[in-house]
Amino acid sequence: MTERGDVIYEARNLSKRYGAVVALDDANLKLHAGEVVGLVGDNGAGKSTLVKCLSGAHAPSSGQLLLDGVERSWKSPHDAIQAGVETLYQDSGLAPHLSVSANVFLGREELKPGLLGRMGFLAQKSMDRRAHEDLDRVGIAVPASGRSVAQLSGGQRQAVAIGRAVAWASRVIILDEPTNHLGARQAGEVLHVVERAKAEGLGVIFISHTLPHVLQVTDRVVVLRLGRVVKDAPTSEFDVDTLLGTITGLISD
Ligand SMILES: Nc1ncnc2c1ncn2[C@@H]1O[C@H](COP(=O)(O)OP(=O)(O)OP(=O)(O)O)[C@@H](O)[C@H]1O
Repeated sequence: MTERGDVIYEARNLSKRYGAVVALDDANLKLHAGEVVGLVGDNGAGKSTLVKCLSGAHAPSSGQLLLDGVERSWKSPHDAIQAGVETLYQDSGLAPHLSVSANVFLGREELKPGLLGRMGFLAQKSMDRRAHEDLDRVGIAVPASGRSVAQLSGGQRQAVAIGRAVAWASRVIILDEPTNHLGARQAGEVLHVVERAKAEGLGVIFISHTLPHVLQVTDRVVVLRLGRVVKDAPTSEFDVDTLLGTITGLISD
């Protein structure tokens, strides 16, 4: 059983090359239970590359990933998800024509035991109820889980996507630009969900270009520049200006 403050997920000397491009260069990152780590950097700094390695979408060229101290090598994102590492990408991956609850369970639909054993059918009522409970648990009030996602506002849609990811994550949740394109109130709701995830003891990696959001919700900030981790420090050591200076290199490491 992991205690709050234990290292849950760790990247050791992680590098990723795409042909001649070194997108990630010997990066180290530690994530503790109940901690939110901000991952920031300019365009092309290597954030997405690191996220893809952490989420199982790409295999690192070298280095190690350790979940609960055990070295892991993901064969696919599904592999990482099975181990409790959920990732929410910028395009949230919701199916707009499906209902909220169908989206919460997308790819992991509950099957009712059918007469023919394996030939189950979707347990709709129980899915609706559980979707509602899961979203409620992470602080998201969606009017009706039977409503289709296309009928929700952009902010509500993002809230459902993040709620789904938080509800399913058991160890780690990686949020790539979760407040992008959201208004102030909706962004506030998303940040609130991040706080709920943290309170539940998950480790959260929060990637964003919106520095005030990073400063508001994270405990620690990791700054990437040209594929390298140039700073890893408590959030309390930064304000918007010093963080921006560190990202751009105007403030030396
Ligand atoms: N599939 C790929 N093939 C070749 N080069 C790539 C590939 N993916 C990323 N890169 C390169 O790796 C470097 C890091 O890119 P990455 O997308 O990780 O940066 P980022 O910090 O996420 O940027 P942004 O904030 O713009 O999304 C860049 O130079 C990019 O051009």
